[in-house]
Amino acid sequence: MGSLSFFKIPGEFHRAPDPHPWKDLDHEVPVVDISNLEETDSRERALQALRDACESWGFFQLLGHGIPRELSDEMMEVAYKFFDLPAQDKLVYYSDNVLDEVGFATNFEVSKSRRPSATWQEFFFQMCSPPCDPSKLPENPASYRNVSTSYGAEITALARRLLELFSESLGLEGSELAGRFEGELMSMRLNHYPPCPEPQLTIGIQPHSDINAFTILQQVEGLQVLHDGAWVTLKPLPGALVVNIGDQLQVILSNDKFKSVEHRGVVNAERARVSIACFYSPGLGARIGPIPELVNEECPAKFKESLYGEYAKASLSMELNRKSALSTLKVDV
Ligand SMILES: O=C(O)CCC(=O)C(=O)O
Ligand SMILES: [Fe+2]
Repeated sequence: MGSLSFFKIPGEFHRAPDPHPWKDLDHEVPVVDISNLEETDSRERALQALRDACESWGFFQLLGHGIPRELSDEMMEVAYKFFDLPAQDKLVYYSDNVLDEVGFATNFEVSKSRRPSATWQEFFFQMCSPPCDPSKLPENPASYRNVSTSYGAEITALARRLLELFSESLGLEGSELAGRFEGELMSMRLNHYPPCPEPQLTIGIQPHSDINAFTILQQVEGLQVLHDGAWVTLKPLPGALVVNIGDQLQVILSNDKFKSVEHRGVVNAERARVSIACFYSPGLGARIGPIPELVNEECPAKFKESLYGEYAKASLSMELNRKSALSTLKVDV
């Protein structure tokens, strides 16, 4: 802990009390391996594992995803190097609108009263699909532009494969979803959580569900998932990516079968933590609502139709708080 333990963090960083206990040991987040989908048996097994994971946890660790390990490692490395730059070099990219092509921010939600307390975090974001203008990306570290552009393209290709598998795992045609993702968007957010002298008093990112369709995350330990009423710390497997269901897959694809689950990021006193979250969603003009094939008398539509852009703007203007945005689309019963 070193000299950090002498410092106290300012009161605005103190997080609100949380009713859920931590459970580090009892639960394992599911693992899904998609390395061998050509063989019928292993495809069936993978699809079943995928469906079970999406219905019960809303989170899984993905193996056999095909993203080269060196590229993932390089992406992490350029992210750490960027966050190591002096504040004035990062603030050149400052933006308070996460729908911008590129931006850097730290606690801007506090100033907009979107959060009850400040979070122990700064972040950089960029569009990967459609790709942002590379000249808007950091020049330092020198390989940032190339590495982040390649990583974004690989992750977008993986997202399209996953979309097919999600569709099949629900008994639909693999291509069923692609048509609903007109104008697809992939944005990448690098989260940086510096070491904190009083980690238990604050939070890196507040409990929330992701508003997009699904998220592909590379991270070191610190992510917690709400499962059976407790916060479960996800222990990353070597080479695995974490995938989580967002609000759009809960609503659009599955009429509430898949779960967009709350998660949060905790901080620690020893070392800086970085996570790389890639958010896949339909275009802002896409119509969202339960897929007709999954609506019937036994399972009536549980959500109203909307446009993704309307949903995104409404959610971003409310406090980042648990699943408050999704409840606005719930059909009253
Ligand atoms: O830092 C993490 O592991 C999670 C980040 C996250 O949930 C997000 O950016 O939406
Ligand atoms: Fe998230």
